[in-house]
Amino acid sequence: MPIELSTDLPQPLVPLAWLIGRWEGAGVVGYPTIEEANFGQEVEFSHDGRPFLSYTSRTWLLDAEGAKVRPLATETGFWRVPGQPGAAEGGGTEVEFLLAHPTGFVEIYVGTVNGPRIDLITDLVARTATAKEYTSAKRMYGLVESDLLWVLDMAAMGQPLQSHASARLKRTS
Ligand code: HEM
Repeated sequence: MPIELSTDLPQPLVPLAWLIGRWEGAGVVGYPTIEEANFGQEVEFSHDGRPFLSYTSRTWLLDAEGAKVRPLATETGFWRVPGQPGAAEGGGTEVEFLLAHPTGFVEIYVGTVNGPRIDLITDLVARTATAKEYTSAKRMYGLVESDLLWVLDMAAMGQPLQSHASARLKRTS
């Protein structure tokens, strides 16, 4: 008998269902220590029937005409729902987001999904001996007019927590 693989959405993931799929769009990156730039981004959230989402993001520097110049930040990780959907304060759902970066960081975010909005803060950041000084971050993801908007504030290079990147993405599947 072949093993039947279920790809039904596990019940704990229902509050995150709106993320699932592929997204593509553009954003802006900046920080007091770097030059502002425009980037393109492709993001995928997927699941295989188990109660977590897999996540990947790739970005590219864009020139003034919007053409890809070279790869920028890429990150990959997993979204988990540790508790009962709707059990967090205000009827939200607790989420955990584990993330790895080729720039020498791994991080764990904790936060809440409330309808079309997710708020996250870093609970833990670790970095390799050669990575830049990055200590904490805050992220927000939101579904706005069917687009995925996200913003990232970070504390790094001796600077207080402040905006580093944001983007607006359209669903491609
Ligand atoms: C879409 C997301 C992101 C984009 C497009 C992006 C892009 C950039 C660019 C272009 C720079 C300046 C040049 C360079 O060092 O490569 C930079 C610097 C930096 N980024 Fe990001 N980044 C993103 C996300 C992140 C995340 C998630 C973190 C932390 C985990 C991070 C941490 C840093 C740090 C620490 C610097 C160094 C700043 C400095 O050297 O003064 N970035 N980023």
